[in-house]
Amino acid sequence: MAANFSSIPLLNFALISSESTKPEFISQLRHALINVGFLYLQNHTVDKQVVDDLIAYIPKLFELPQEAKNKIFMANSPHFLGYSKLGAEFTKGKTDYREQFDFATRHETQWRPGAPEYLRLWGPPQWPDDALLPGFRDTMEKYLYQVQNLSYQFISLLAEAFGLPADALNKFYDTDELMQHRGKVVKYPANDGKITDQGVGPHYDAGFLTFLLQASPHRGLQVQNLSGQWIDAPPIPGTFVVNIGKALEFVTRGLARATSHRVLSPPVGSTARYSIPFFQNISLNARLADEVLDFPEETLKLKELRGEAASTDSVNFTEFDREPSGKVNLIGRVKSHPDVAERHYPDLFKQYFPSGLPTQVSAY
Ligand SMILES: O=C(O)CCC(=O)C(=O)O
Ligand SMILES: [Fe+2]
Repeated sequence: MAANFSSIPLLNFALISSESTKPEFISQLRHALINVGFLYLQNHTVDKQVVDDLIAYIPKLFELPQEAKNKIFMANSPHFLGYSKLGAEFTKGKTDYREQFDFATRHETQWRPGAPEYLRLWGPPQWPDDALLPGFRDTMEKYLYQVQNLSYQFISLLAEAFGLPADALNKFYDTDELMQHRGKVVKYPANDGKITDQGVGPHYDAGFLTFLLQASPHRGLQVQNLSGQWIDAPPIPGTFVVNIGKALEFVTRGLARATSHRVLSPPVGSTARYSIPFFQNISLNARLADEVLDFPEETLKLKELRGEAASTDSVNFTEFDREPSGKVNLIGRVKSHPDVAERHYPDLFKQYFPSGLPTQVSAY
């Protein structure tokens, strides 16, 4: 295996601000995209104050009275946004032991009767009552828009790293008001010694890029390398963990690696682990199979040098070869949140769960 990895590369975003150091960043980025699929990003552009403010809100968000959480249950929302109680989600047939709130940037649903159902995937988030958590929504939105901007800047660097024009990937995004990006706040309680230690099971992310903020000092995130071993990705203060999703892997014909990852619950007796992943979406209508990117020969050679990854423990998002991105994402959400699907997407629910609401399902 020519290019296996045993740790996650750390990239210094400050290198891009000078023409003399930018090529070094691009070259490290190329290595991370092709050989690892994960990287740490330090000296990024998101305000430290906004990050610190957001982190300070997290315990208070989870300490909200249960009735305030129930008011914004994800099952209320055709957009799969809102609160999911502990154990509501499944990956690879096992319950994920985490509690979470899915939020997103502002968006008005584009779906109208007769239009493809997957356009309903995006729409207004559900926020907790501002009187109960003053300023939280404002801070979370500030955070989401700052990470969104960073993620767009990153996309053009990524194009450069592949030897493409900086705007080569812009065609996968609509104008801002037609896009929506999702960020969720996640709590992984400690293993109680009786239940699973699966915080979240092995999976790929769906889109182009994920920007993960590890919001407490706990270990637990692991990444599967080319030979199938699980490598720790411990929190590094001041960084994001950036990883490639299945859509970018597909559209780059496997040059950029979507890397399987999972989270183990904190050990018995520990406090809870917190994280905030930001999922950068691409246009719901983009049909990736129709898009051909013209990579230079020298970039393609790097993929050959890498070789193929061993088969991984993740199987999700295999439909990019035929379906528009929105449909692929909707199928993923239906499998992970059958209770939401049963209420808002009855036909798809019947297709994926012909015998009704499962107690255990195979998701992702
Ligand atoms: O919480 C984490 O560290 C990772 C979460 C994750 O991979 C996901 O939700 O897709
Ligand atoms: Fe993930």
